Amino acid sequence: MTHVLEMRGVTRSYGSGDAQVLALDGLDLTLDPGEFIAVMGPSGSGKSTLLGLAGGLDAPTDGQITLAGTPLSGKSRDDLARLRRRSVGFVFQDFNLVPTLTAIENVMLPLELDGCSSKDARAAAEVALRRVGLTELAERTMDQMSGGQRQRIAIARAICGDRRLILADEPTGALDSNTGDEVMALLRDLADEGVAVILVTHEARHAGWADRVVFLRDGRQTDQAQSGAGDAAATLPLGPKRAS
Ligand SMILES: Nc1ncnc2c1ncn2[C@@H]1O[C@H](COP(=O)(O)OP(=O)(O)OP(=O)(O)O)[C@@H](O)[C@H]1O
Repeated sequence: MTHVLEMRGVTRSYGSGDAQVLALDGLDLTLDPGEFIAVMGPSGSGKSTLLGLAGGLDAPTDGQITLAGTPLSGKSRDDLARLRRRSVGFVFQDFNLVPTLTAIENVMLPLELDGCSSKDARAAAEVALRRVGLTELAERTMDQMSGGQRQRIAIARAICGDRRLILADEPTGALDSNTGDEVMALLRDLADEGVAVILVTHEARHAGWADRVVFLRDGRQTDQAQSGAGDAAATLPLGPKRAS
């Protein structure tokens, strides 16, 4: 089986000499279809760096990254952008939706940017909206939606066009806890349907929805815990490793 994502010995440093920061230091990570992992660690431990590299937004200083079977090294900026639009969906704390567009227009946007016809993009967006349970809100603009609905729209955009990898950076940060749980349950459902998910979170409760939890500190993986949907908070060795 082709891994959705494979990272081998991935290092990302910033600056040089005494000012050098090792944001990631020799990380190995593989992710298969349908796998949901949570990444936890203190502020500055490399979580966002990991997501940026996994999605081809940033390039490693050393090591190899293979996304959907394609090695990222040596790819031009345009090729990377194309691969990213076809394979990866990002979900952010602040949703990153275009406020003046309707829900379905937001979901269609990445496909249209990729040269897809409006008709095909709309058909794919309708499928994605159905998967997140928001078909009936397709024609609403963002100011007519709750935070939870907006995040579901952002998730629909992330999977639209059959993209197989969701990279979610604190997607519940702007939501109340019930709405946050609903978003986690949706990510879990999508993983159970075969989408691979990497979730960066500070909350053990949310990491509990993942299959496994990767703990980072100073750019290195310090630990890994098996999890299980909804029950991991009880089993994770969080203690002192719990994020700040
Ligand atoms: N563009 C950059 N230039 C210089 N240093 C950077 C840059 N981006 C990140 N870093 C450094 O790399 C390290 C890892 O940063 P990163 O943002 O990945 O951590 P994080 O775990 O996501 O933190 P947080 O939980 O606060 O978002 C930090 O020391 C940070 O200061």
